[in-house]
Amino acid sequence: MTNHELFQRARKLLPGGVNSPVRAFKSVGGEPFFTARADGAYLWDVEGKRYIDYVGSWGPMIAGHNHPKVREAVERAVRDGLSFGTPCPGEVVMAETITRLVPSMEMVRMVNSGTEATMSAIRLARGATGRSKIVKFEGCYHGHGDSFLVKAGSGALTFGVPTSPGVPAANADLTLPLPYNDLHAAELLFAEHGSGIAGLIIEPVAGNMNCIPPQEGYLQGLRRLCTRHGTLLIFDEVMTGFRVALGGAQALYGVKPDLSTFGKIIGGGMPVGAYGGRRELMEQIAPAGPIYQAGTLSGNPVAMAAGLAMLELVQAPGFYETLAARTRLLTDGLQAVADGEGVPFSTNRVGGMFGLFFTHEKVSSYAHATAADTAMFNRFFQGMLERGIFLAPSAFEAGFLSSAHSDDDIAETLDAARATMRLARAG
Ligand SMILES: Cc1ncc(COP(=O)(O)O)c(C=O)c1O
Ligand SMILES: N[C@H](C=O)CCC(=O)O
Repeated sequence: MTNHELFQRARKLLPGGVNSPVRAFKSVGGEPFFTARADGAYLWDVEGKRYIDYVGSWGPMIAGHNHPKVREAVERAVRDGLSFGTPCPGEVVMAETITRLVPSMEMVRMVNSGTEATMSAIRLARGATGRSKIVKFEGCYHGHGDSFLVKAGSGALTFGVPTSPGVPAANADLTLPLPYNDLHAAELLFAEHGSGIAGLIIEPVAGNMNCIPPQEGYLQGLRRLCTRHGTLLIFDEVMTGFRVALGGAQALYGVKPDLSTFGKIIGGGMPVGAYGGRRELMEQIAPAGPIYQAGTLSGNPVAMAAGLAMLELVQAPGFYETLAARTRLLTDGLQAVADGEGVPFSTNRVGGMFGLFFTHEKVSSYAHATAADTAMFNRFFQGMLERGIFLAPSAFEAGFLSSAHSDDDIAETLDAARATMRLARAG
């Protein structure tokens, strides 16, 4: 069966042929490939073509695909059963691990996806404060909950529907969007609405309008603002958690949120999310308190085993230093290739995540990111794909490295970029 044949079959039964929009290659053109297997830094499609993968299942695969330690942990767990519907030991170890590695997480609730984590976190923020409004940032994505599909990033931005039909106006009106990296705008908004804002949710490093780090002092400024107005600061670390540093972006930038959300890496490739934070807030979650949130498969034993094995791997000495150095090798190398070809290009990187932009500007805002040349990105994407390099199929998604990416993989990627960059510019 070829990629094309599978996509034809998929399109008959799955909307757009996929189960998550960003996979569909709709904005970059062409058809997605279907992965038959993955190992280390590589994917192989059903036709046997190998790709160096910079998507990493959209973040979780920080130690590379199919890592033997994760696979063995899953195999061991599966022998004892797939789901119990009772508490299991892995949930306790997971809570102990997360709270040890991320000190702001005094208590944790496990869920099944990043979307569930963020939806639950804002319910808690609303329940705990008795307020209704939430603040989010233009181009940030927090999953597909109604409150978040307002000026959202990721596929919503890629496909031109940042505010989705189907979100009731009454709901969208409670979401106040702000420009990312603009503290003054936040101060003005809080001056007007501060007493009604339950929570401010932010990707501490934006990764869903491509990768945009916070400017110096920005997250600290938001922390001060939230404290002053009695608003809960929520760091959505679904992408950045255990990605940009062992303790997440909050450790990297030294800012303590009231609540945080996690996903991706903590599931080791299984469907997992988590939210947590200050004890007196988390104790308001059912059954300890009145704010209801539940999940049939939450804390699933196989998912906990995968996540715990992954969290063990990232605690190896030097893990994040090596990952960051490799990411730098890649982005500096790509910049040199682009400069050599006279292509307008800039990059961002934090730890093991990076962004590529076809613009001369250093990208620090949504406006910069959306002003970059997406047609040039699309041509670059296609040229790289042809040469066996898989970048995220959108100009508005961050890229990810894993500890399995070798210097040789990066050299091969730069060779492909040398052959592609000029074609991308030529159009
Ligand atoms: C920052 C962020 N928050 C939340 C989500 C939602 O997670 P999920 O796709 O697991 O629902 C994502 C990714 O999709 C994300 O990148
Ligand atoms: N940008 C999204 C999450 O990080 C991509 C994953 C998805 O929505 O399928």
